[in-house]
Amino acid sequence: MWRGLWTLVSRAARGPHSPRLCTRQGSGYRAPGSGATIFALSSGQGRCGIAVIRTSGPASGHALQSLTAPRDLPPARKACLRLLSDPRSGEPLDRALVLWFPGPQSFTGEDCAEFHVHGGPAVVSGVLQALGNVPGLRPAEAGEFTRRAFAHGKLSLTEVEGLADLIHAETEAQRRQALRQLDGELGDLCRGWAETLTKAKAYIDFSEDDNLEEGVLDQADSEVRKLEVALGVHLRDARRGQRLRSGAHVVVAGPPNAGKSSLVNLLSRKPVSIVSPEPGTTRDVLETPVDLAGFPALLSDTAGLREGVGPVEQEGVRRAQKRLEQADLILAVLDASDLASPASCNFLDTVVIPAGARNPNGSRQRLLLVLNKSDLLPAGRSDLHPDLPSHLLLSCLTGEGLDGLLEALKKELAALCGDPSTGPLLTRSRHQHHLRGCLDALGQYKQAKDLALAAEALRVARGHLSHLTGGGGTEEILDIIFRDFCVGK
Ligand SMILES: Nc1nc2c(ncn2[C@@H]2O[C@H](COP(=O)(O)OP(=O)(O)OP(=O)(O)O)[C@@H](O)[C@H]2O)c(=O)[nH]1
Ligand SMILES: [K+]
Ligand SMILES: [Mg+2]
Repeated sequence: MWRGLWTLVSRAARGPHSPRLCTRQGSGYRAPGSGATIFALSSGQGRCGIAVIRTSGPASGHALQSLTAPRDLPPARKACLRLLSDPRSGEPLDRALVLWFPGPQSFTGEDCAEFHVHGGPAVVSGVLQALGNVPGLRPAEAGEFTRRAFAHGKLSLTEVEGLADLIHAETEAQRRQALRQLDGELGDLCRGWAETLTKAKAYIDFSEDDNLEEGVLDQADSEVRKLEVALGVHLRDARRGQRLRSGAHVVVAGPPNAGKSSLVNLLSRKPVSIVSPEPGTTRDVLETPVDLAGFPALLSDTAGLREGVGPVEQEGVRRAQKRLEQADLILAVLDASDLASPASCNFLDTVVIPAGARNPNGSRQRLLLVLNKSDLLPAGRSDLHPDLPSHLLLSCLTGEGLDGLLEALKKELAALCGDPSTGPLLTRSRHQHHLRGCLDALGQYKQAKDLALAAEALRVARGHLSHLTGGGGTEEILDIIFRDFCVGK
C-alpha cells in the first residue's frame, strides 16, 4: 500500500498533469508583437571600443546572411570575423565579429544573431540602418528581448526581476542579491515549496479515494506545518530584502551646527548640503543615495533640532522630526566640544536615550551616536560626559574616526539589509504579497472541515507560489517589471 502511495505522490509531484510552476517549457505568455524579428544596440549608447547589436526572431539568420553576404551563416555559437556591408548598396560598414545562436539555445529561445562592431557612432548607426532595411526586421522596444526570453521559458518572472535589478545594481551588496535572484534561487525555493504542497495534496487525494488509515493525513499536516515555518522565516526577512534593493533610510540628525551637513558631504563624497558656521543653515530634508560600505542607503540631511526659532526653521524642525520617525537607522550627531549646551542635552534626552529603549514589539530604534569635531577636544580627553551612551568620535574636518564610523555603519546596514550571499531573497512587495496569500490559504487548510475543502486550500496556496515565479502572470505585472528595462535588453 505504501508503495502505491509513493508512486502516486511522486507522479503527482512530477506531472504530467500537475500544473507546472516556473516552466522551462514556456510561460504560456505570448510577448506582444512576438512574430517579428527585432534588433537593437544592446551595449550602452555613445562612443566606445566595441558595440554589440543583436537580433531575435525568425528572420535573424536571413539578416545575418544579408549583412555578411556572400558568406554562409557561421557555425552556431562560434565568433567569426566577417566583413559587414549594407545589403542594399553593397557599401562596406565594418569588419566585425558575428555570432549565430539558432533557437532554442539562445537568450530569448528564438534564432538570434549578434554583431560585435567597432563602437563609433557612424558604424553603429550604419549597421542599425542596414538591419532596418532587411525585410521582417524592426527596432526592439524596451525590455523586448527579456520579454521574449520569459515567453519562451528561458527566464522565470523572479529571474527577470533579478536581471532588472542586476542592470540597475549600484552597490556590491545589491549586485550579489540580484545575481542570486537571476540564478533562480528564489524560483528554486518556490518550486521546492510547491512540491511540498503537491505532496500534501496527493496524500489527501489518495485518502479521499481509498479511505486510508489516519496516519496518511497526519503526513499531509506535517508537510503543511513545515511549509508554514519556512514561509514565516522568509516573510520576516522580506523587509530586509526590499531594503537591500531600494536602500536603507539613514537619517542624520542633531542640534544646530553639530556638523550634520559636513558628515553627509563626507559620506556621500560630494557637496550635497551647504555647510556654514551659522546655526540653522539646513532647513529642508535633503536626500541623497549613497553607497555606504557596500550597502545602498538613502542618506537624509535634516535641520538642526532646536526650539524658539522663526516659522521657516520651525517647519524644517518639524520635517526633521517626521523623517526621524521613518528612519531605519539614525546617525545622531553632537558637537563633542559642546556636549553641555541645552541643545545637546535636549537632543540626548529626546532622541538618543529613547532610541535605546525597547518599543512594544521588543525591538530598538537603530542609532549610532557620533561625537563630531573631536579635533577641538584637548588631546587625550576621554571623560566627555559621565553617562553618555556608547558613541564614536569623529572629525569631519580631519577625517579622523571615519574608518571606525564606516565599520559601524557596515554592521548596522548588514543587520538591516541582510547578508546578500546567504540572506533574504524576497526583494519586492509582490513577493511578500504572494507568500502571505500562500500562508493564508494554509490557514484555511487547517480549518477545513472536509477533505475537498482541504484540497482546495492547498490548490490556492500553490497558485500563489506559481504566481510568484510568473505562472499565469498578468499583463499588468509584466508591464511594471519590463518598464525598468532599457532598449536592447
Ligand atoms: N573644527 C571642526 N569644525 C567642524 C567639523 N565639522 C563641521 N565643522 C564646522 O561646523 C560648522 C557647522 O557645520 P555644518 O555641517 O553646517 O553643521 P550642521 O549640523 O549641518 O548645521 P545646521 O544645518 O545649521 O544645523 C561649520 O563651520 C563646519 O565647518 C569638525 O569636525 N571640526
Ligand atoms: K550650520
Ligand atoms: Mg546642515
